[in-house]
Amino acid sequence: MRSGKSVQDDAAKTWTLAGRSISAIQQTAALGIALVWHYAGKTERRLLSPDTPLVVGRAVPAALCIDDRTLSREHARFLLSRGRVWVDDLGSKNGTFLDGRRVSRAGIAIGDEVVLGSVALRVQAFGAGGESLDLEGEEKLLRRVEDELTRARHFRRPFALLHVRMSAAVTAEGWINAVRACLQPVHRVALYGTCAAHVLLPEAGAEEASRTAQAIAASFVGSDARLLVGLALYPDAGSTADEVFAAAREAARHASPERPVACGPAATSVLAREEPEEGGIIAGQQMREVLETVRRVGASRIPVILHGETGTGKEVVARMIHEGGPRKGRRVVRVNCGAIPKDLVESTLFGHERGAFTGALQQQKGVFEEADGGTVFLDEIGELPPPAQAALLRVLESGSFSRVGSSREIEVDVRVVAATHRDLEAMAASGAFRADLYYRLGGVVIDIPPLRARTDEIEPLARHFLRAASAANGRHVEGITPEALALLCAYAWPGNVRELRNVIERAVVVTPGALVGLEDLPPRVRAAAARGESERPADRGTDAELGGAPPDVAVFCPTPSAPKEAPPEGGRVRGKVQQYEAKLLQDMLETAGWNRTEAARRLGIPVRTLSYRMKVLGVKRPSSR
Ligand SMILES: Nc1ncnc2c1ncn2[C@@H]1O[C@H](COP(=O)(O)OP(=O)(O)OP(=O)(O)O)[C@@H](O)[C@H]1O
Repeated sequence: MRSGKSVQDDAAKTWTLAGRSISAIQQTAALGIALVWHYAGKTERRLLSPDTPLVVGRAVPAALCIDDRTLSREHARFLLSRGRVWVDDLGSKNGTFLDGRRVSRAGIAIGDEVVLGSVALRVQAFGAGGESLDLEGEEKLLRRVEDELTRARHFRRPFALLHVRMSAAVTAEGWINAVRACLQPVHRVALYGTCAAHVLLPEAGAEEASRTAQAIAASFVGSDARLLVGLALYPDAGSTADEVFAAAREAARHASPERPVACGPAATSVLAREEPEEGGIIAGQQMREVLETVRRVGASRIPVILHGETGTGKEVVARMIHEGGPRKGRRVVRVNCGAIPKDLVESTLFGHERGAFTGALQQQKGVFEEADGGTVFLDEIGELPPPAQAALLRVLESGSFSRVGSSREIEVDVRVVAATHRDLEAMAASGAFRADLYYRLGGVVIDIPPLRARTDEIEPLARHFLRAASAANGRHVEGITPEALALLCAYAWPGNVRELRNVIERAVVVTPGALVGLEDLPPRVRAAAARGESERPADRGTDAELGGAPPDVAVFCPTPSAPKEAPPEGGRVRGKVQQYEAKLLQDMLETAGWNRTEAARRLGIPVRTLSYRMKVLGVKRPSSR
């Protein structure tokens, strides 16, 4: 619990996010921010004073001298300012490195390490009593979550991720200390901006994670601000780090002072009922074609398979199909076929009677019964175990099923939409998935391209996420600088739209200004773009700051609306993007000796999509022209 002091005591020290012109880290938790380094067998530290530069070098006049030959006399300057630690290389001989990249100026997060010559200095946070708060850099926590996922998958063990945030855009000193006090050394914490944090609980199951989350929520209670906690549990929360982070953040959004702990999605969840859902953005040519198909299939009952990489928007499209048809207003029940323990798949889908198996303490309806009159969204269908595949086929053929432990036939009227990132067709051909089920489910197969193949959508999607995150966090972030936007467009987005959303939401929380700049993007995005892992799209001009007039964007709302006509500028930009895409396909095909299967593999898209785009864009093998 927060000790002694009242919120009034702290009134002079509270600060608002909207007007944060002062040192955010310093205000956050009476934190001491220090440089910590290990040299000649000793670990030392030096506190950074806000807005007071500290020059590190080998000898005076550097204020902090480390007698190492790889350091220049005055090697680098550190400054704690506007809620960040900044490092400037002072023209050193051996360089200043962040994440293995030589930098002349960079912002450093708490927990991050900077290397001067061959001396590593870590930025660390210390509590009022001088104790290390053991905070990690966000990237390091991300890597830990990835490691946890691998371990959890391999050994079938649980883990949890918490997203902790302040309920109001006001914070007071002490909350990070309060959170740390609820945790054990094995738990890892990264500050996410200055009014939110992520907490990784390795090996924690539902009960332990919920206990810890409740303790955190109760650890800091002010009159108008308190801690809210979103809890994401593996495997329900998803199978990639991006999904787990998004689930925890989404859960935190649903927490409130009255209900300060909220859980992320369960393996099954109701996506839509009467209330309208947040619309999806359809802005690019390729997604307009997807939207056309969605409109065509929406009115019918034909089963649909959505195929695309993780985070491309399959669930968003599933909802569009549901909302675009006569079942609109009824339930969409989603089930993540990959997140249900094998022995429970059938009871999850079809329900069970009391006593049907150990632990079946009461009768329970399954997903198909819950969705009667609406849509069942079978996510990760490729992970469905063979016995459940057989049972699902029976339902699709007969329209009826029976609960586990009962022989009574139940009839339901549901539409089935399935999604997968796997090549189901190939799985069916090799026998890894029932071919008869594949053909039953795939009345129509819709390919959702990865974000890197629809770069024309990056800007409008980023704009959309920026607006939503600004509103949700009580921030007034108005746009993105052209440099940061160029970087977003150059990045390859392995986690697709979900990753873009995570990156923008993070940037909105951490930026001290009104525009998201380069420094507000995670190091991995900056580093990948700097390494040139993806080419930039055509020149986007200088008026590309988000917050201006939207380009060619259609917002799919529950009430279908026709896409807006492209304004002339939108057309020009689209033309450039198509040129860029055509060149990308041509280059990749050249590299692959015009072997389409190989080129598609390298691009990360199905061969069918590659062939289609080649046709649309007029990409042909030179000799056949
Ligand atoms: N067109 C879009 N407009 C707005 N938001 C989108 C769009 N596409 C995806 N998103 C957002 O990106 C995130 C991932 O989308 P979604 O869950 O639909 O992807 P998915 O392909 O189903 O992922 P997975 O395969 O991992 O389940 C969600 O937060 C979603 O709201």
